[in-house]
Amino acid sequence: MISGSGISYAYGSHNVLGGVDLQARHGEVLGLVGPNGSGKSTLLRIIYGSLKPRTGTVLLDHKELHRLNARELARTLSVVVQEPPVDLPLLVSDMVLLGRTPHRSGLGRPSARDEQAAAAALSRVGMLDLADQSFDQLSGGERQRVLIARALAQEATHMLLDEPTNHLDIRYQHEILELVRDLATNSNHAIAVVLHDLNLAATYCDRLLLLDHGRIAVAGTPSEVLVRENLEPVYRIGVRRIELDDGFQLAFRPTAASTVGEYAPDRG
Ligand SMILES: Nc1ncnc2c1ncn2[C@@H]1O[C@H](COP(=O)(O)OP(=O)(O)OP(=O)(O)O)[C@@H](O)[C@H]1O
Repeated sequence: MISGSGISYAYGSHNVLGGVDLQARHGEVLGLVGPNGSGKSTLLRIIYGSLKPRTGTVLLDHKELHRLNARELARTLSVVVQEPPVDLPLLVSDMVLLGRTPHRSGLGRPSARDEQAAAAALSRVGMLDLADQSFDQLSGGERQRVLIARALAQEATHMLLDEPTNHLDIRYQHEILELVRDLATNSNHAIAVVLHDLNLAATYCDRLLLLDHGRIAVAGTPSEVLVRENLEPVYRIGVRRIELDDGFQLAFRPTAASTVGEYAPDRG
């Protein structure tokens, strides 16, 4: 389980998180949603230990994050975040093999097991054919899929993803989130994912935290959180929810702040 309680953070004097609690249980995908600057990425950085919270604690399966050494942490938690370009001329296969580092004993050749895990991960994201290509010559979406493959090769039981569908075409947005869903449902992973697309969040997450100015505005199931009354004050945009046989979809209409609330189904 990924668990955070009372997490606060400030960049200098700029408070960006104030007392946030979260839990992603095994078998569950927790979605973090909210407007630009609401603190989603900062919260993820705290959960994977890249930032130290001002207050609060993070637990992974009841162990305090800061008590895990680097290898234990890497075996427990994989992270997919937007990364600056790498300067090293790495092949795609080498990039994915980096995910095996916490399972390897030294700098020697990767084992057959490592190679197998890396190839299986590349295959799962549809990138096996490009294994011998240079990573820095890939498109944005291809890189994203390779970084997800690297996280899969890590074989950790907990996963954090920051906007994993960024750069992906519509097919891969769904394929990658299907894969994330499958890791939770069938491999019992505990997963937290930042998503901007609320319709994807509705489709693939079990529970959502809607962040607003560093605080949780609403928490609950997608059906509970993604309602007009919650979304319009936070995003300042007209929202219409369309019920479908197997769920719902949201439609949005930019609107003057004064008219937010008027985009109701009965009013068009
Ligand atoms: N390194 C930093 N130094 C100073 N302020 C920062 C830094 N990183 C983020 N911030 C500020 O902290 C606030 C929260 O940023 P954060 O990136 O966590 O938001 P977010 O919800 O992930 O946003 P987005 O949806 O735009 O990615 C913003 O006001 C941002 O300007």
